Amino acid sequence: MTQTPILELRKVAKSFAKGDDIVSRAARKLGLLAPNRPLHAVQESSLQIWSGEIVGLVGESGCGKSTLGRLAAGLIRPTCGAVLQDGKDVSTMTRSERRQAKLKTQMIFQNPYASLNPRAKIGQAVGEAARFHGLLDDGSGRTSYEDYVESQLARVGLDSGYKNRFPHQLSGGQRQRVAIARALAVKPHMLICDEVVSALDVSVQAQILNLFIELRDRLNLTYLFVSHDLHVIRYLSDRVVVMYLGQVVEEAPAEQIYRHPNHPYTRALLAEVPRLGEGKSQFTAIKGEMPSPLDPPKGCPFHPRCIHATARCAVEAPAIVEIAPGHRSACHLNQMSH
Ligand SMILES: Nc1ncnc2c1ncn2[C@@H]1O[C@H](COP(=O)(O)OP(=O)(O)OP(=O)(O)O)[C@@H](O)[C@H]1O
Repeated sequence: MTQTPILELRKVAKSFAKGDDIVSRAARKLGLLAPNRPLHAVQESSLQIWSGEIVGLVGESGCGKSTLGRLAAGLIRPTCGAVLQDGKDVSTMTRSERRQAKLKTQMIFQNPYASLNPRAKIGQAVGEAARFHGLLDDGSGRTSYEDYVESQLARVGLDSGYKNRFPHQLSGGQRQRVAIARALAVKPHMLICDEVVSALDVSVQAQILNLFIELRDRLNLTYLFVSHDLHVIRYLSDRVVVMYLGQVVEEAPAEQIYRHPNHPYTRALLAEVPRLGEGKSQFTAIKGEMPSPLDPPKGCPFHPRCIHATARCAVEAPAIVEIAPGHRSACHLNQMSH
């Protein structure tokens, strides 16, 4: 493990202005609409990712996983806090440094069909960005565009014939392989994968997950793997980060979190996971609803749904603290038991 994390989010927060379009603004001026309130998608969260790790990010729908992923990928800027790549604050980088930083961290999404141009052949989709950035060299001395595209496709298990096909001629799994090839074509160090197997059949999911593991080993990649599926996260991750209502509430090495979950939210989440073969592999919602990020509760974000909540939990937000080596949790109960 190197001294400096490959990626660090330092107390980042991201708020979105709801209804910031021209009609809403006019309606608000006329008093026809309530004042604009920010939606707190991510609240003061920190995360360090070390080279070669696979970090799984889990939590219920709407807890801010994708927003944290997009912040990490540099696709959106934090409202406050800092994003550091190899120890350097992205906001203080020069334009060319920032371009390099963006190339180093690539993001892959759930639906590759939406991010592939339906009129562009696969070969173009895979090689275009690499050609633009002058990266057409796979280390073998072959630098032709065709060769480069073919070697990128071969890496994800697609033969050269695919380069002349269009996205609609491919299956979901093949399209996801293309999305992986396209991301890797610009030689990133890190991939941020947002629900990348959620839309695939279970058998195809396993193939794609194994491909990710193989590529990590072969190319010494680092992953931030965002998923609501705890089976996927367990299968893949070295370390797991749990988010609730815009905040990181627990993080630990994967086996530690699955065997000894600490935070009441993590425990509830794991208790709800149906075992494989017993139906859906996704968890259902925990009792009660997650509060709105437009109006997050005071104190611990989980206290309105927590069976262990005390009066303190309703007024004071617990800090995330180390409770065992590499295991951090944000719960007042830990301080009481010490
Ligand atoms: N561009 C945006 N504008 C306004 N609100 C947004 C935007 N992006 C996300 N949000 C809101 O931020 C909150 C967190 O969303 P986010 O997509 O990060 O959560 P998530 O955990 O990834 O959920 P899901 O798995 O359902 O995508 C949600 O309430 C969402 O509606």
